[in-house]
Amino acid sequence: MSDTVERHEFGAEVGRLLDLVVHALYSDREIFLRELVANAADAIDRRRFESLTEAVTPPPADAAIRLLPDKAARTLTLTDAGIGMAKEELTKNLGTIARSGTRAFTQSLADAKPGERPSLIGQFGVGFYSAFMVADRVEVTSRRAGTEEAWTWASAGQGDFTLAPATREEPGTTIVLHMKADAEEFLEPLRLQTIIRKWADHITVPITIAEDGKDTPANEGTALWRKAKSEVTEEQYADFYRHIGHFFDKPWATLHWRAEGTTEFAALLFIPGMKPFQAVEGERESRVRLHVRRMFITDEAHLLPNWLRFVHGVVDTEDLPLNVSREMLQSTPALARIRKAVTNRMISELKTRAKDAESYAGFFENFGPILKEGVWEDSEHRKEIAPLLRFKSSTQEGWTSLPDYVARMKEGQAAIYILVGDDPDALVKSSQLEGFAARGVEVLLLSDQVDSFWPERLDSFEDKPIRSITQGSVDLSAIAPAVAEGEPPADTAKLLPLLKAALEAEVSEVRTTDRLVDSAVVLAAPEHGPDLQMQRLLRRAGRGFGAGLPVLEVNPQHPLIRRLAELAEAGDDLKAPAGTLLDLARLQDGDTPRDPAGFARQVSALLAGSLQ
Ligand SMILES: Nc1ncnc2c1ncn2[C@@H]1O[C@H](COP(=O)(O)OP(=O)(O)OP(=O)(O)O)[C@@H](O)[C@H]1O
Repeated sequence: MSDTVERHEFGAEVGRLLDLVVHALYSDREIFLRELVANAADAIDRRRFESLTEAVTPPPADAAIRLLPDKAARTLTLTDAGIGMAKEELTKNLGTIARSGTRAFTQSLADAKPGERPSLIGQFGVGFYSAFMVADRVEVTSRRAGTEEAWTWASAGQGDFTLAPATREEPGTTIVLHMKADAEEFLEPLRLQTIIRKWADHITVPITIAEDGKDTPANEGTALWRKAKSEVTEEQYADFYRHIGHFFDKPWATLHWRAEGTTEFAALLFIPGMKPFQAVEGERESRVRLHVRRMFITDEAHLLPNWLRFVHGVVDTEDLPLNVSREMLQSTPALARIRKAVTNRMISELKTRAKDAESYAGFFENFGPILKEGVWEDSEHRKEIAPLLRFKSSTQEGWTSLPDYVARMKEGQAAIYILVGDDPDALVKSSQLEGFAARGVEVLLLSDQVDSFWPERLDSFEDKPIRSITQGSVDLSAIAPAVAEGEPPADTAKLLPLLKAALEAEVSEVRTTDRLVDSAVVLAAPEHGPDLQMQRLLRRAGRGFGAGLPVLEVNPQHPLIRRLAELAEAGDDLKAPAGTLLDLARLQDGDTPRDPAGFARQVSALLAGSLQ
């Protein structure tokens, strides 16, 4: 080996990953071609885009991805005139794992059904390594556009790779796969053709296969979204969807239309039928691709608001120049019009689809929490999103909506009531609901992270205020309970000030409530400021101070409160029971007692007494 050759170890992660990819996906080996071709097409797109603003020459007008199978040498060579990679990029892109760790990949692979596995490769950005499913040695010679140097990266996919200086006439990348003995099928032009047709037909860069010294086109290369709807089959739509979003199911919704008039564009958008894997959910921004006259420009044009980021697809317009710059992407009125049109179209599609309750429920389970973010952050569309939300409810099976809730509201019911918490199962059983249940008043049960935020922004729906039932005092007196109230309530005139005095540092107020039936006590947040769940979130974030002390509400019908009221009348010291009451109220909401060990001792002693 000459002394200009550098040897590098793969990161430990890459080593293991290679092993995984090669073995777990053996039955889908042909996807290596999809991955390499997709990378080449991306590289050509990137070079075109960079040439607009950087000192980079654009790709040649006839830029193609060339496949050259050579049976005698048992090699398959892929060449592109794309952006290329500099030395450090070769090391970084092909020697480490950028987007996510092996652990996340392994886990998802283990969880995935066999049919889902191939798409994982793409989702985790490890597509390049799939080359080692078919090759026992891979050489990548690349020259970064805008530079003169070329380097060859080479590896047998086993622990290390080498980097050596090379020459390349033009910018771009050449990948030579030294095929494994059992992978010779991928040197057959016909086989390659079939794979391209299956996986890469919609790639708009021409793909050619060299045979007998002549390049034959392998992909149709027409932009699907530019065709008339009647010319596209459902299968073609689904293939394209799987390609752009790395999905493996069918889209839940396919929207394909042309806008004409002041704004001209073609759009092909999909709402996925599945949630992306956890590890790739982090993206906050819409990645809908912007094309100008078929040419891919960028997937960072924010064509849809963040709360519609689950939508994938392409918008292709005539209204922008091909050399659109990044600054223009921010400010051009044409793009603002497109955004508006596309967003409105998505909203009306969701409205229509919401009429099919069962199908919409599936969608909402996947993307409901993202939709809710729109109520929080998008004042322009807040009011339109609200009726598209679905909720669990204290009185209804399955999902319900705000309009349906309002239609069911009781005579005299002042507000839309919500209860927010972490655990949907615990919410159903919450003691906070008792008084509402007794009066047949419905409460919406919310358990997504965002549920602590958006209701405040929406404030009301159809003029009915939205109220968290853990905040302030809830007045249910205008609604008669379903069962008669029985005995008159205990006289708490002496009890309340005693409890307040005993809990001075821990509660802001002690008062009676009509929201309880079976429980003796409950906590509420003060009238103004965050509700109980919000306080919990703030505490977890280490920002619990200033939220205000909670209010302890007691049920004057409960035997325990009756007894305490009698003791208060008799002048007993209620310090200890007051503390226990507060702990009980905390426990009911899933919080821990202030002194869990002390509380447990106290309850044990009580139990021992009552079991004698
Ligand atoms: N032909 C190529 N030209 C230029 N850069 C390339 C080429 N092939 C790969 N790369 C670079 O190597 C990186 C890693 O490629 P890999 O296929 O493993 O993941 P990815 O392309 O990022 O993810 P995905 O497979 O989901 O598209 C790419 O992001 C790209 O920067």
